[in-house]
Amino acid sequence: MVKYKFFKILVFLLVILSFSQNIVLAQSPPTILITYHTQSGKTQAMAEAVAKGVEEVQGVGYILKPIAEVTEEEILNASAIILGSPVYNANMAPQVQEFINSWPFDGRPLKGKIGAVFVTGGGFSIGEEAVMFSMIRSMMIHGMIIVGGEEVEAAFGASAITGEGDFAGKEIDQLFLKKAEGLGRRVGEMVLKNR
Ligand SMILES: Cc1cc2nc3c(=O)[nH]c(=O)nc-3n(C[C@H](O)[C@H](O)[C@H](O)COP(=O)(O)O)c2cc1C
Repeated sequence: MVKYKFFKILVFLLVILSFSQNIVLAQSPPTILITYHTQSGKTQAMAEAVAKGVEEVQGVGYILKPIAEVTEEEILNASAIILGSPVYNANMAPQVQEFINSWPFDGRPLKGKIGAVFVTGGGFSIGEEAVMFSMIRSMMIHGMIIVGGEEVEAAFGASAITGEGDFAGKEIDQLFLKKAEGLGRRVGEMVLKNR
């Protein structure tokens, strides 16, 4: 009799436990890691616009932070990584390269995650596209699925010019922020499709 009661309590506890786990699972949306390096704030402004785009997609969460603060757990738990860099002498910032080099590779745990990029460069066609492809290439080494922006003007990701002509000495132009928002929105949508 005592054994039977104990068994009933055990079953009851197991049911409660599985219910609460399901609730936790159902409540945790896929997370997009939006991360960047910045020296003078331009790439951060683009990252914030990317986050704005992600916010428009229901059922997706995000983490927005500089690469220096990202943990390995955040990389592994993310469904997508949207990575931003300024252009330095037609290359990504060395801090971004170091960050990518720190990603876990054994067993290719990043395989199948979505990857996307954004950059800011001082001038037109003096490195921004080369840097986007450099980051995309590294993501592909990890087996990530690359997603570009919404419009053809952001086909490889979102880029902003910050130092040439009318764009010099100002906040980032809306034209570029819109591309970043579109990138965030598209990655959000793709994360839900890729579930
Ligand atoms: C050392 C250095 C090298 C740079 N080289 C380039 C370059 O090759 N091409 C370019 O378009 N911009 C270049 N820039 C400009 C930056 O990419 C641009 O100002 C960028 O928006 C800075 O981003 P941040 O404000 O996020 O630091 C360079 C800037 C620095 C400091």
